[in-house]
Amino acid sequence: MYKRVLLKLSGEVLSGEGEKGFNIDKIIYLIDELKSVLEYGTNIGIVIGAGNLFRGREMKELSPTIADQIGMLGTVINALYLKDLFEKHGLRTVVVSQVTSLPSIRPIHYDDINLYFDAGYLVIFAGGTSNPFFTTDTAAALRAVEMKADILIKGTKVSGIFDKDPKKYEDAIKFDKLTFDEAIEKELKIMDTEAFSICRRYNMKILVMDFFKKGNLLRAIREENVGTLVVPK
Ligand SMILES: Nc1ncnc2c1ncn2[C@@H]1O[C@H](COP(=O)(O)OP(=O)(O)O)[C@@H](O)[C@H]1O
Ligand SMILES: O=c1ccn([C@@H]2O[C@H](COP(=O)(O)OP(=O)(O)O)[C@@H](O)[C@H]2O)c(=O)[nH]1
Repeated sequence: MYKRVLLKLSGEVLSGEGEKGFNIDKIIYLIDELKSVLEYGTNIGIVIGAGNLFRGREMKELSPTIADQIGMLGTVINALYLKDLFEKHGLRTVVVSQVTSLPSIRPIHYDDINLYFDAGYLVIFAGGTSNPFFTTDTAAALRAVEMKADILIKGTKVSGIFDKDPKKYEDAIKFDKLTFDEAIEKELKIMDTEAFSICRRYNMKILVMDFFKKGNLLRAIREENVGTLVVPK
């Protein structure tokens, strides 16, 4: 069973696939999934996306740097929204970020992150990498390495990594396991090359799995066969 996990969640986990904003039923679902693993004492850090609010690349009327800053602020909005609802449902949560100074957000300090985990807090990393031109997948890779996670789990709307986008091609074939070299060479667009390459450099395993299937998070953390695992060799 994994003891320390970085969970990357697409913004659409908060809204529902193809939807915008927040869907409270989806958030209650997320809370239940998290509770089922927290009772085993697993430390969980979350990197949240912002696809339910803003994606830089979708705001074509704006300059890319401004659009991406708005996207990063979207992750901060999501983090604060989650923190409040998590706490109302009994999950102690701290939001850390370097991109903005607000009374409910703390700066990222490695020593403090260990203290938060030791005290049983969930840690939400908001603000992506703090830089435009990146995505929250790359932020997840960085934070997973920084927090010395056992694994980076990407919870998304597809059941794993396929040889091509399964939302576009019905005959796409799922991989059970891949190496980082294969994932990068095959240009499988489930995650950015930057994210794969950081994980390859620091031997950070990645699991991509369907977050909308009930019980999958616990199965993943128990190291059961779910989704697609990306490993060094
Ligand atoms: N080779 C692939 N295997 C699995 N999913 C893929 C692949 N290529 C592209 N995708 C797409 O990646 C998306 C998942 O990435 P995610 O970051 O959660 O969503 P988004 O980038 O839409 O916010 C899925 O919608 C899926 O259609
Ligand atoms: O390090 C980062 C992370 C995110 N973003 C911006 O924030 C948006 C939301 O992140 P992402 O697309 O990764 O969210 P997801 O698709 O996972 O919900 C991106 O489109 C970018 O515009 C950015 O500029 N730098």
